[in-house]
Amino acid sequence: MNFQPVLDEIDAELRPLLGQAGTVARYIPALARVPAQQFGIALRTCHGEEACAGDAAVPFSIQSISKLFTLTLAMRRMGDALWERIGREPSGNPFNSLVQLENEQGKPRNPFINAGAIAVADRLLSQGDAQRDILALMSDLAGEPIGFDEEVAASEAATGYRNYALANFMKSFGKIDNDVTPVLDVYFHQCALRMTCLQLARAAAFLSRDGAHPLGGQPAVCTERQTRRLNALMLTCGTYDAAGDVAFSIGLPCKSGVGGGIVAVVPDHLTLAVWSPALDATGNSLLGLKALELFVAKTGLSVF
Ligand SMILES: NC(=O)CC[C@H](N)C(=O)O
Repeated sequence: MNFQPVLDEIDAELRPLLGQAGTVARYIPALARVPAQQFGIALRTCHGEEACAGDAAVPFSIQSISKLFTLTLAMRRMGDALWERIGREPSGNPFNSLVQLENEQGKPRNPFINAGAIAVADRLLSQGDAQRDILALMSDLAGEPIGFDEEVAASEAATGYRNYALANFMKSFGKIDNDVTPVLDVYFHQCALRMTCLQLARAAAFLSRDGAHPLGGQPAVCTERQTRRLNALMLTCGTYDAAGDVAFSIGLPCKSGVGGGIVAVVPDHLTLAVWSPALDATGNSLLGLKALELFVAKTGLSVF
């Protein structure tokens, strides 16, 4: 199937809606000043064909989409031992909520809420230079150098009061092994990864290839079983507390970030990345979700 006309149509349908609804994340200046009137979409099929439209080559802050890749690293390194510290249930609460952690003795509900990703960062830090390992993974998957936006990382650290609270709270339950400061330094840097839609569609392509390297390189990124689990977690927990609605209206495993990006997977077919900075009330990209809905409607591709 030639996907280029499909992406061009989606771009043409959504462009007139740019700037009409939603709000750009405002909690740090580097995100608040991103012009809202941008939309990009890119895909890579499991056979390596690519298509893109709109602002697919504009780099943005991938924010919580990074949680998908740090989880991949941790699953690959630790196998099932990872799940002693982190659950696999949707939280039904905002991504930075503290309330469940106390009832559940500092064990985060899933790896895609902030508490879960901070716990994953702690695991990665116990095993080496986590920031270097993250950059190495992202650059290897995307096939070109990927970097951190140091301004975003510094602002995340300067304003990340809730994330400090989450990390300290977990530490008080003995669920974080390292000092809180270096763990959060990893977390703030992963949030500050800067990538384009095309780079993200490539980097996540192993999810549509049963774990095989996106660019055909060796070794595989993870096993087929781990890939199924990553996709399952994306479907149930990847879009914060909108995951049920997203499964209902789009029906694809997705992981979103407050920078306005969303990665979506059609297993055994392709990976999509969409970006538009204006967010809805749940913190997901408004036009990004709309684009995915249109893509599924136009192609009939869905996991259901
Ligand atoms: N959901 C997100 O993309 C949140 C990331 C943001 N940096 C935070 O930690 O709050």
